[in-house]
Amino acid sequence: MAKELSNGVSKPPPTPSPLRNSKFFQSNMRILVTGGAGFIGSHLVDKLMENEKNEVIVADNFFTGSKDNLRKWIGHPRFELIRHDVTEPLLVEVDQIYHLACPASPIFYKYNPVKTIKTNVIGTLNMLGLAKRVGARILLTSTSEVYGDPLEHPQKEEYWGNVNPIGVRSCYDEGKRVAETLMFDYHRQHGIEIRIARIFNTYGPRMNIDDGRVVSNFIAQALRGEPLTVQAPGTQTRSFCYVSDMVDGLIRLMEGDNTGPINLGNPGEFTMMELAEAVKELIDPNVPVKNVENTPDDPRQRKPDITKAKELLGWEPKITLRQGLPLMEEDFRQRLGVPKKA
Ligand SMILES: NC(=O)c1ccc[n+]([C@@H]2O[C@H](COP(=O)([O-])OP(=O)(O)OC[C@H]3O[C@@H](n4cnc5c(N)ncnc54)[C@H](O)[C@@H]3O)[C@@H](O)[C@H]2O)c1
Ligand SMILES: O=C(O)[C@H]1O[C@H](OP(=O)(O)OP(=O)(O)OC[C@H]2O[C@@H](n3ccc(=O)[nH]c3=O)[C@H](O)[C@@H]2O)[C@H](O)[C@@H](O)[C@@H]1O
Repeated sequence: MAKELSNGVSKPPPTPSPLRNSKFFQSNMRILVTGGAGFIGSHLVDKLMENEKNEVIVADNFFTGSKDNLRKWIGHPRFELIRHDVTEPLLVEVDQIYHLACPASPIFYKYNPVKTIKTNVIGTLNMLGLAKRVGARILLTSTSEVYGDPLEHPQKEEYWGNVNPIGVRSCYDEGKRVAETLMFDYHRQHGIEIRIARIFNTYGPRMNIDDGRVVSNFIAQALRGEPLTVQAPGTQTRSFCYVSDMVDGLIRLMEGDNTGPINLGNPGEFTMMELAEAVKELIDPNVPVKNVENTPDDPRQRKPDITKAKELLGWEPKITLRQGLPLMEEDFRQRLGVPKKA
């Protein structure tokens, strides 16, 4: 309706932007992804952006992530990228928060352990404060590392873990345990809608070439013709989940009715020697394996019990390690400039 000004002249209503009727402005869900420039975060953003009703805001300090991972969305009307460190407060009006910001590879999270703790504790507090202020639902990407060097196998969500509180990994695993505690305290005390995913080792295209995690290390080493560095004893196990399965699980958890914590991972379990053999077989059977020293507190075994994810989210991974490794090989070949021999 026209508004009457003090001089008696009627002012016409503001002309709506010509973009107002564009499909881009019919968004009904504004979503913040912290750590969205990283490996899992950027795949999650790709999936969220497929839905034309979503507007996505990424907040990232680019410690381990990069703008390159999001280059196809930069400039898109439903996408915004903010250089922001989650240890500082952030105010944005959003409906959902996927809180991923945290270095995930042991070499990066141990590089500045105090900063890792601050990211997990102060960063999560800040995001919970934001969720409380704007009434958003918040999902935390916790980790299987909350089980430490587990004495129960496979790991169920009810297991409280076996974690060294003063070790070199504690900034990460204890940091995530406090982050989980904060999530539940905000939920109980302030009624915040929370979701907690306990992610088990996830791999796929777009991992940093020099990320330091085992799958990316072995693939890059095999393509460069360098020995695969198996850390002692080599019999330790991990269960590897392909990134598209992980993203599917995270979205189901966010959209569903369960707070969690819920394990998300692929129960297929491999020793590091078996993984090295699988990579050799795929890329170069002649590449040698080199046994190297391990780092302190490395968990000896890890395998998710995903009964809850199956029952509550109707989720289970679809891509086996043998199917996922070649997809990652292809991406690493492109980025390293090593074409496949005919
Ligand atoms: N990939 C896995 O196997 C795995 C397993 C368990 C849990 N997780 C969790 O999933 C999340 C994503 O892991 P990823 O593998 O994609 O790692 P990643 O290192 O590729 O991504 C982390 C992102 O967070 C950003 N970041 C770090 N500190 C920040 C800060 N203080 N403020 C703002 N941004 C910050 C980084 O720049 C990066 O973009 C992490 O929370 C990690 O703990 C991952
Ligand atoms: O899934 C999880 O919860 C956690 O898993 C990983 O931690 P980690 O299992 O230690 O991952 P890697 O660094 O990839 O190591 C896996 C195993 O491979 C071994 N390794 C690693 C690198 C290498 O070159 N060679 C090698 O044998 C390590 O000793 C370890 O036993 C991730 O880095 C964490 O972010 C994540 O939270």
